[in-house]
Amino acid sequence: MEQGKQLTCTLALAVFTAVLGSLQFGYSIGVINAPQKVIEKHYSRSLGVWAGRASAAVSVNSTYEEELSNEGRHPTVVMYWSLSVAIFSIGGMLSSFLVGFIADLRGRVKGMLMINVLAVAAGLLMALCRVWKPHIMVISGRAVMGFYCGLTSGLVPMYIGEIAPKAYRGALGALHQLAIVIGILISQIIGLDIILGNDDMWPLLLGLSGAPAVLQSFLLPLCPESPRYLYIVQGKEQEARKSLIHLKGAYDATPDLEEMRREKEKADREPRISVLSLMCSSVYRQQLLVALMMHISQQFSGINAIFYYSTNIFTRVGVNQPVYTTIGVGVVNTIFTLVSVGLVDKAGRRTLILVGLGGMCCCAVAMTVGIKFQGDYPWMSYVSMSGIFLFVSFFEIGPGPIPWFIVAELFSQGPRPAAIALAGCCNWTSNFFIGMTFQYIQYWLDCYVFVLFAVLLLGFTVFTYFRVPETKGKSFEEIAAVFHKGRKRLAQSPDVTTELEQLKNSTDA
Ligand SMILES: OC[C@H]1O[C@](O)(CO)[C@@H](O)[C@@H]1O
Repeated sequence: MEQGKQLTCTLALAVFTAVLGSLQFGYSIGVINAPQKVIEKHYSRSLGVWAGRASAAVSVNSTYEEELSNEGRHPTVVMYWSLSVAIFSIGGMLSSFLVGFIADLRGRVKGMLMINVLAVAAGLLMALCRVWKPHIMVISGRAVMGFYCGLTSGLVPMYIGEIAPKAYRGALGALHQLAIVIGILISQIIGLDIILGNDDMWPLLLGLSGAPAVLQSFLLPLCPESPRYLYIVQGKEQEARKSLIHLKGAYDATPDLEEMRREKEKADREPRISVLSLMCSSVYRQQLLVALMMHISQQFSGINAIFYYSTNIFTRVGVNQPVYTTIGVGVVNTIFTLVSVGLVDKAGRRTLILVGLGGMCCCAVAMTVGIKFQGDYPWMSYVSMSGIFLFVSFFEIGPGPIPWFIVAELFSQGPRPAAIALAGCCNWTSNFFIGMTFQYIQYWLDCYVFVLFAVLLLGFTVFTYFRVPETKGKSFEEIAAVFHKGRKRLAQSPDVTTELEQLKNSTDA
């Protein structure tokens, strides 16, 4: 293997350590699914409202409240439950704006280290939830954990993107998603009632979300700082060289440093751009549109409708042991993310996203047909089940992992932190929206709920086909040039020149 392109132990350690943050993100997404009934029961007790008591048969024209009552769920408990699920995303929405600030404050490594305080605090709040009102403790813990995950979901891809050799940038970048899905799977397994998802142990189950932060805090001091941060942001060339050699083994770092020097020159000419100026700028409009659409399509594909509410969905589809089927989804999810890690630097980002979104669209249609006709033809429940499994597989082929690292690829050093912050916020906002509304949408649209996602997915596929360029194997400079081509003509116009000047004068985010 060419010198400087090999995967060294230090690089492996750095990536492994970073993605421990992503593991917590995934764990926190999945942990809330399986023990829903157990936790709701404790909420009911603490709130002093009924639970687990089914009312008499409910008519076809029953109201939403009557349906809940039939399931033994009090509307107040449902409200607190929905909030416990969704507050996580509110935390993420708020903190994702701070990613650029934390990343540049003391560097990527120290940034990841500092924020671990949040993960540990969140874990403790949830583990000790019996001490006070469980619903308040859990909601607070989930909010803090969401805040932590909003930061980690920006810092981890940024750090990995900056330390990865160009040839493996996609595969290493996709490890962020791989760790997320492994986190989801672990939480699904230990969330089984025979392990921790029961009356006695559920606080520990929730509290464990903070555990990887402890391990990560021991390992981070062994990880080299990002050479790009050292050179481009701090201007420390010698330290950047040391970090490169540490990460890539003994090799001639001059070409890498030369590339960074050019990037630094460019970054110095276009000082860091604030979130606000990036939003208002026509100079970066195309890149920003692509970056945001990738994150919107990841969330509005409906993936979290499955992950947050799969137990519920499987019950509707007629599965007897929905919790085990949910674990099956977690396994398939992990396998296909691994497939994506293997493919992304060969097949390319664009192709995998197109295949993924298109495939998900077809699966959403299949799921709808299956759910609609399962009463008439029992075998239709197999159609819905296969639809769900394939839906998740297509998601992990492209729309799951790629948006996280492609944003760092689409922008040069100047606007990169602001772009990552905006894209992250967009992801979290969409995630919140789905988490908060899916139960209600499902109630209103009933068996047609996935038609909504099919239509959206079709739109996202068309958008990707026309607007998303391939970034595989290109340097950050070459990628920026793809977008610049279309702008060259515009750049000569006086309006754009003035805007570039204004951007230079804008303050940091
Ligand atoms: O694997 C599915 C999970 O992946 C994410 O989209 C993050 O990339 C989560 O929002 C989702 O729950």
